[in-house]
Amino acid sequence: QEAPAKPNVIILATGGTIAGAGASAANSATYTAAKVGIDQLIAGVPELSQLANVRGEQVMQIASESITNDNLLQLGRRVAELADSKDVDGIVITHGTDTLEETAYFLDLVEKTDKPIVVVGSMRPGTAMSADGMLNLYNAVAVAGSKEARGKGVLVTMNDEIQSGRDVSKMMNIKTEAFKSPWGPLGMVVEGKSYWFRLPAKRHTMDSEFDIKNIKSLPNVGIAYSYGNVDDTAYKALAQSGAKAIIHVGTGNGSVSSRVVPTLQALRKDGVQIIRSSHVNAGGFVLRNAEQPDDKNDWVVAHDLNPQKARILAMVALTKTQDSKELQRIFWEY
Ligand SMILES: NC(=O)C[C@H](N)C(=O)O
Repeated sequence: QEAPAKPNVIILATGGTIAGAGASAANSATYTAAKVGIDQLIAGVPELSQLANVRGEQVMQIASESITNDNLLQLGRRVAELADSKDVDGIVITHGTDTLEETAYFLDLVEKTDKPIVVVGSMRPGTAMSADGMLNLYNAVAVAGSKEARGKGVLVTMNDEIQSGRDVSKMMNIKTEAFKSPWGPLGMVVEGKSYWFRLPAKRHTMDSEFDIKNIKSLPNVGIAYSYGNVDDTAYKALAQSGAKAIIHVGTGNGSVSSRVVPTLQALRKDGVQIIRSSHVNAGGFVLRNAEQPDDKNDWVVAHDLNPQKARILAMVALTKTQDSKELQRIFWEY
């Protein structure tokens, strides 16, 4: 009897700590990210070949705090090309963890495919004791090569969990248990086998109205953070630098200080979209017309999206509409 054909999985490497190297095995937090090439990473996990026919491609080599909108578009276009190929069954993207949640959500919104796309990183460089990258990568390839992962949106495999790229966020920066979703993981990977427990409820990939093939550039969207004694300096500076939308990182329910309200009302009148999100760490939940009269001010709420994810959705949405009501519909649906 012939063994079943192995899936073809492409690993697109972008850098990050999973490709990092430190001076000694004791350096789990002090190291340089984005040092090791994809061929060396693959060679370091020979067990990958038991899961899939694996091929690597170095798309960029950066620490993810330095990723730009152009990098996102470049990666998104390459993912779309590969997803269209009949020789590709699944795609893994190795990525720094700092902005991994942004890239995963971006791809979830703009890739028109039901093939598995799995974004993965690590909290420790490969040179450290108890490095987590090898197992995270093994799990990512296992999920990307599995039929059950199809149609579930862009996924993230960190710390044995399968998370929705839409929901997941880096909540802790020193533990390997760094990535959490306010709504829980979708499943687990154990010894190369995935176990699923729930499905994403929001629109993504095949069901999304956005397509990377129609996006030529991304607009300037800025983020301004609120705190006690805040004033409007950051908001005005962002508008002056040409921001088409400002993500307001409010306290609690995306609240806005009385010292900032008049500026945000004036900026909206000048055409800048104002999107209220929350800086509550473990999951903000901003409701319309609660704390602030959004209908009257013509503002938008980000609902459960954290500020950095709200920036991604706003950029993608603004490539299609400038209408605040449409923008709000999009923020409810994605
Ligand atoms: N753990 C990591 O990957 C952090 C690194 N600064 C990065 O995002 O590239």
